[in-house]
Amino acid sequence: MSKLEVQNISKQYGNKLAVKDVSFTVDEDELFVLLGPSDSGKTTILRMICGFEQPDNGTILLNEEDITTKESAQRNIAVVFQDYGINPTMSVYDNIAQGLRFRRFPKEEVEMRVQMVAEMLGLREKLARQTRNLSGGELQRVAIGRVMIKDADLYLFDEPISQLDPTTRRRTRQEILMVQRIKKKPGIYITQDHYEAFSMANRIGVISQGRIQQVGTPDELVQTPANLFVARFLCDPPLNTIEGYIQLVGTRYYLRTDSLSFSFPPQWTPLLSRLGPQSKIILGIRPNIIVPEWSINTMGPAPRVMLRAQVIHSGPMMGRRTVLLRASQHTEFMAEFKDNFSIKDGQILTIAINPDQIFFFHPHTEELLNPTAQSVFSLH
Ligand SMILES: Nc1ncnc2c1ncn2[C@@H]1O[C@H](COP(=O)(O)OP(=O)(O)OP(=O)(O)O)[C@@H](O)[C@H]1O
Repeated sequence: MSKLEVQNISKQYGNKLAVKDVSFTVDEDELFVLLGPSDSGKTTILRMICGFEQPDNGTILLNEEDITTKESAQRNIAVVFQDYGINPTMSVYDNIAQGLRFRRFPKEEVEMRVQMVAEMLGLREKLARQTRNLSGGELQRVAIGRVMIKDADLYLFDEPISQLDPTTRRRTRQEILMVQRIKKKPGIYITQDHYEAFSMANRIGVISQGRIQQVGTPDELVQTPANLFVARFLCDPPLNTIEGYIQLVGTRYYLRTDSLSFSFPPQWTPLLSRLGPQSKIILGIRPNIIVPEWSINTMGPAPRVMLRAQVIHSGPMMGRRTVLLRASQHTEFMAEFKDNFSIKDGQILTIAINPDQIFFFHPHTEELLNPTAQSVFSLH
């Protein structure tokens, strides 16, 4: 069974710690997405896996073999890089065939495989063309063809579709998933775009400043982000973050902000007493958990806090509506309503928020504090 195991790898360039103590595994048949902003260390990790860079520390195992110091040519890994790595002086056919010729495959087999890959990628008519005459989308498919033709132990894709238009992106994503299904080998896909990550990944590793922040399925990351960075990075429209204070009244803990106030259920008591009364806490409120007055009945028996807010601005967004609301002099919320009710700037609305769905983060470490992901408030 094919498996990639990356164990505690780090890489420093001068003063810059590009990758810090990164570990993850990718199973056979799994597409693992490394998701993070620019400069977070994604490409450096991939370059260490392919052998173009040596990690300062740590180990890389492929199929249980330690490949950390192995020459890149000795690693059976197929890669699509950001700049495609296509030779512009060669034809589409020769570019796709190159990897097999390099490994001295018989001519007939090369011919058969190139034809098969070209058929799958819709490149049959283009095989004789010089690659310098191709569009961005076609070049991309040639790059995928070059990877697809190989029988590698691992497939790597470094932001392969960032330059393409939305339609070609969708198509190319499907082609990459097809490679993955056919090859049944571990794959790593790098992107900065969380929509892309969610549409492709079995699991995602979110990375920032060279460190893996969290590894999980798309659902796990959205439902239980490990920290404020992950919650923010995956939220669009942006996550509302507001500061609150914990207050102890008798034996009961309360949350107070300048617009919200509610009591914590007993499950929170041990954690809140460790933080201490009067401590700060950061609330993360996703725009889509804010419920407008005309939909509050859809919340059923769920717990809720209600407040009044003024519409500052609203605008349609792909069948939904984003609304900027002012709940107090210092607190504005971005809300996202499903229903396309007419809303006027300046209008006063009642809104409801289910506190079960609010994220609470530590004021210094910014780690998620919620004791369990769901339903602590509803037990209250
Ligand atoms: N060979 C190098 N020499 C010096 N610094 C480097 C080198 N390679 C990468 N870096 C630095 O390491 C950091 C991480 O770079 P890396 O390319 O891995 O990030 P990335 O997440 O892939 O970014 P992007 O999404 O923009 O491609 C950056 O600050 C980069 O400047």
